[in-house]
Amino acid sequence: MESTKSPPTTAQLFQVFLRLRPSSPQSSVSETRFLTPAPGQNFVYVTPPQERNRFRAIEKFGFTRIFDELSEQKDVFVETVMPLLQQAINGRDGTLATLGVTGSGKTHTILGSKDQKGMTQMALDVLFSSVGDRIVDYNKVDIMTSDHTEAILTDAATFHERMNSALVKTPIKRRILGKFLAHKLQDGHTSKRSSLAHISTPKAPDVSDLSVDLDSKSKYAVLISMYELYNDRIFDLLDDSSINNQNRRKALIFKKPSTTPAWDTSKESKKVVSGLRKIYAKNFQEALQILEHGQASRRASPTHSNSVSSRSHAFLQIEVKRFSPRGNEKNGASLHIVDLAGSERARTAKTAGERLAEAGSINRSLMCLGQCLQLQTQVSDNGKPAVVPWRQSKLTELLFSNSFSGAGGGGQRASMIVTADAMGDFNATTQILRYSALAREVTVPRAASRQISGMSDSSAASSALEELTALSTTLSQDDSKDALIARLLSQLEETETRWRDAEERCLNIEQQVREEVADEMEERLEEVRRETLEHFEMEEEWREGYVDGKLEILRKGIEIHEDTPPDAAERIQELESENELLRREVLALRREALSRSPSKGRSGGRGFPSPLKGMENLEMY
Ligand SMILES: Nc1ncnc2c1ncn2[C@@H]1O[C@H](COP(=O)(O)OP(=O)(O)OP(=O)(O)O)[C@@H](O)[C@H]1O
Repeated sequence: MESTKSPPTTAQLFQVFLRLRPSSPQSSVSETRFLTPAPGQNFVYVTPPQERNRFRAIEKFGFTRIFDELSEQKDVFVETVMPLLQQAINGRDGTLATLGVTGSGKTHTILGSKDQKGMTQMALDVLFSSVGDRIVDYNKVDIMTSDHTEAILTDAATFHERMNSALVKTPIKRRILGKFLAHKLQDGHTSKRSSLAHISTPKAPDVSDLSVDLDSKSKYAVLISMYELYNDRIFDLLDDSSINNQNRRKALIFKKPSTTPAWDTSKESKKVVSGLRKIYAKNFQEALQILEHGQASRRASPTHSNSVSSRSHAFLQIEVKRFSPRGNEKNGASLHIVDLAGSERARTAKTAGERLAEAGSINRSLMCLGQCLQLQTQVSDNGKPAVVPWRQSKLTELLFSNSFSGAGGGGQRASMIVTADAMGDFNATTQILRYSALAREVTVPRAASRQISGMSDSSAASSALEELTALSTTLSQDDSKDALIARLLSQLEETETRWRDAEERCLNIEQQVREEVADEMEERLEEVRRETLEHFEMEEEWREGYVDGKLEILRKGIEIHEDTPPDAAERIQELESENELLRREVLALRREALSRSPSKGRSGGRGFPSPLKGMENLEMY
């Protein structure tokens, strides 16, 4: 009855949660609901819209957990973020990311709304209320001794002052406002960038009952940094120097740092975004101000699908550092919160020009992410975990490199929240579920089978009726009433059996067709994946060859450059002996020419001037 994909056997990097957003007339694209969570289970059924029923099977997707439309922000936070926050306190990196179709609620989940805090605000709230007065004094500890040699470290007050003085100079330009601020503006909050600091954060949900466990003898420092991946380039969102002109922003590089903190004994150092601004915050309010400044710098534009659509992948890094009572740094780890831009169809989003190019870059990076997610649950032919091609795109490199390289003390653990609208774009949503789900089954539910086999029911019934009419005509002539009833009953029974057999056959055929279609689709998907992988591998090889070639050229250039210049005296001597040789040759030629010439000893005459004229005196030189 079912064609089942193998259950996950590899150690999964991402736990995958599904969050359904409440549908609204604005967000709804489909006429009927196509996503239905199985009550009390971690499965969701995807029923294709009615007109497509004949071609598609009903699919069942499994996740770590499903949050239905009634789930609150706090429910999602407790399940997904709290373990990662505790993990960061204990010295291990973690990542929380959201994935979904545009408008499905990623930013709402991560950053909340005017009434509700998002995962980010709740994480900061719980972190600072847990740390309380055990926060280190910025001026009394040497945070620079750690891996921040490549980062620009500032305290929140200085950062805030700089940002505000940069903002005061230029009146607000709405077109470069970030999504979060734009939401606030829509809600009538503020119209001046300079008043960013006064944006209030919703009190709900109350997370005062939540806390993380800290080491009783330690003190802590919290550093916040924010960057975005826009058109495959990394930009600092807390850079005050380019706040009034986004085109002047300098792209940053993701690389291994030149120094690592003394406490980091792992062989492989973590990759970091080099030259990033890291702001020290001492309390929740300061952290929120930093967050708002960063959000205001983020790329967001209205599209047809979402009035304030994120056009970049945004990364917020909350770095927790532990210090001994004497102020020596003990360890540190980060919680990365990532708001991924949504995949979208150009036709639906009605984008063009720059927006279309952005969408292309977004979709490409999300496709690579999809492949990585799909492969994290698969096992290759030799029984080993499948190779995850995370080097394919900058986004997957940022998300996965520190996990698969084993850097930072055995890699990081992460949670992915897949957001979906049960009445949104059927094709786009199903595609995301296919590659993000931890398990998938293709099923033919009973109800749907019956609905489809309705055709055979009615044709069987009508043929039975025809047969009965013919029988009754014959029987009425020569049989008694009882015999007639008995025969009719047996006839009915027989028809019923035939009808059941037909239904069974129909079901089998239908099941067979569905399985064949599903298998074919799987094969095709696998083929496309393989082709893409091959393509990327070839491209990688070509790039490596190209870089090697370039390096070779550079190396040669350096060699030539490094040749010691010949000694000047040596060179003069060389030239002099060359000169002497030439002079002798010329003299020999001259003598030879003179001896052969009929007008020996004359210089010219009336005809052409002798070619040897003037050579007689060469000996002088
Ligand atoms: N769970 C939810 N409860 C209430 N409203 C929601 C929920 N999810 C999303 N919304 C609303 O839907 C709209 C679009 O959501 P949001 O901006 O979060 O989408 P997105 O997935 O981030 O889109 P994009 O990828 O284009 O940035 C917002 O107005 C948001 O408030």
